[in-house]
Amino acid sequence: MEGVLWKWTNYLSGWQPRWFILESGVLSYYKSQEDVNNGCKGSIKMNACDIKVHPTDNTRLDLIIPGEQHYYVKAAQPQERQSWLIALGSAKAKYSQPSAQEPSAGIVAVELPADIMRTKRSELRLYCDLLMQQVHSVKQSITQPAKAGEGEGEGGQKAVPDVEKLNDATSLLSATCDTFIHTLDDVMKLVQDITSPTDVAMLSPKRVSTSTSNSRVSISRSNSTDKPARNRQSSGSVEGAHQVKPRQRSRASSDGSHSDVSLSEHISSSLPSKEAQLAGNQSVFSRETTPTSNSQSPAGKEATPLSSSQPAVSKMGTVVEQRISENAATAADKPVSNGQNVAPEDADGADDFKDAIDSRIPTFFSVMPVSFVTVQVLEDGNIPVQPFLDACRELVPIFDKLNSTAFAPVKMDFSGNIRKIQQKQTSAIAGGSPGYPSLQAMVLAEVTARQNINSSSATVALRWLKRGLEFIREFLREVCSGGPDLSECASNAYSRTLKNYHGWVVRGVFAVAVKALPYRSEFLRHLAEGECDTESQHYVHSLMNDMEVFLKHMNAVILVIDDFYSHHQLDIQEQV
Ligand SMILES: CCCCCCCCCCCCC/C=C/[C@@H](O)[C@H](CO[C@@H]1O[C@H](CO)[C@@H](O)[C@H](O)[C@H]1O)NC(=O)CCCCCCCCCCCCCCCCC
Repeated sequence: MEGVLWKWTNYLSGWQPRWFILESGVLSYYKSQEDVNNGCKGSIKMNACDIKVHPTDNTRLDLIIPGEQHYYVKAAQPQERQSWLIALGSAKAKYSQPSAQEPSAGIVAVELPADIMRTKRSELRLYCDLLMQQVHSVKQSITQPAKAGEGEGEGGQKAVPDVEKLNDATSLLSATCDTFIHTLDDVMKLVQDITSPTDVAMLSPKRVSTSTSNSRVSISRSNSTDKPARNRQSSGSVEGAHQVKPRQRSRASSDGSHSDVSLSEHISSSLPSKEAQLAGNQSVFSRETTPTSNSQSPAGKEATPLSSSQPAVSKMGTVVEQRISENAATAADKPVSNGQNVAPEDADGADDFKDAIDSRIPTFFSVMPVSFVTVQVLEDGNIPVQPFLDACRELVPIFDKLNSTAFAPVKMDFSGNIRKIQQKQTSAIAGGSPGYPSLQAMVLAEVTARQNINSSSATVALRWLKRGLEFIREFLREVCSGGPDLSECASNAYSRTLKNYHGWVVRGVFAVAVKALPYRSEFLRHLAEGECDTESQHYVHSLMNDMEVFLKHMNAVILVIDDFYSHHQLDIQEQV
């Protein structure tokens, strides 16, 4: 995990922003993110320090190395502090076990129950402090009126609690309870082991399993899937609604040459018949290019017009073509209530949103200036860096539309990975090269230079960005299929994607985010662009159609990256 925290320096400079990176149980901090390559200003081994939450400041946490140094840091939001606490707590737990140490030659570290108990106890102490503070926040949000000065109303009515603050405080409380219960589960298992020891259990290094038991303590929410709308739209007719003309979507490639095709159209239309593909076993990967002084720049590299493209004959192409045609079939067969079918697969992605420009209602998807529809495949079948990053960046405003600080760590992580890849490309260009022609070239350049493993690498950033995009794809598929409860849509999507890479500690962050999700109707309302009746069938079907088109093109891009990572065995099944 990484991000900005304010560190207490001294009484002269006070709190100063620093860039923190938690990696392999060591928390390092730098003057700024740009300064990372100039070396850290300090570092703390998590297994050597205690973590304390500040009794009254819910953004602050203290890292105390007993008998030595105290580090005081603050996050921008309580939710961010929560994410750091969870990440630091799990790193401390993970790297405090002897088995996590590098075993010296031939000697396997054996964890003694006392070691584990000590670690579990410090974790429980941390979560207790956190719980006390969060209960305090809940109490404050109830007793302190929503607006300053709004004490007793006329006639002595009760002050109105701050619902927003209450929601945030309770969602944090529920996640901390979850984490607390998990830790208790671990302690119970340890006690069981100790009271009914078996030779293997006593000696096995991995004695305490991080249980994924469902014994959860959570603050239940009303069962209805529709909260009272916070700001109900007028139920006026669509005709009366003010139609916002969506911005024309840029069709020219970055060098202003003629408009290109989107990835999904290119692959599905340019691949030869199945027989030809089976005959040709040349992989697109064999023609990788890495940035050299004379390699073409992305700007100067003409995307291949559909007609003259060499078919990207590969297993990957077949797989992608197969999946896209399945998508297209599903989408095309699905009649849209206003009698229009989904626009058929066309020569480029523009017509996919054709209706959005003519009669459709503008939505978050149809007004995107760039999106995965405009990610144009290069002649080697790879994905150009900048269009991909621009398309990912277009998703970031959705976090603000979800309107809760519970998504702060998610947004920070998602944006951070975009930034890492962007920084790699910008540095390459600043170094005099035209930049990496594709994501694949950037990753392979790191593999060649053996720089693809550390957490600041583009390889790792793109791996996690892909996983985030996979989550979004699955979530949107759930929404498109009409899932009435967004929490369930998100949980189903999470189970199929990110959950496989998360330990139960990071799953706590997910638990917080899911509880902060709006209701379906509110979420769909957030995806409207301009004034319209977001409860009308016309709007919902316009939105679903745009969402399906967006999904088709996004999926095509994800498949190419996924196949590339699989082909090069770069999709490490780690857990954070
Ligand atoms: C529908 C909304 C539900 C919100 C929940 C989304 C899922 C959140 C899951 C919890 C993530 C917690 C925060 C981050 C965790 C990180 O620890 C983890 C690993 O980070 C990586 O660590 C590497 C070092 O080991 C480092 O090098 C790398 O840079 C770093 O990334 N990160 C992840 O697990 C990735 C999380 C990505 C989450 C993206 C999900 C985006 C959710 C979008 C919200 C709604 C979208 C719907 C509408 C879209 C319309 C276009």
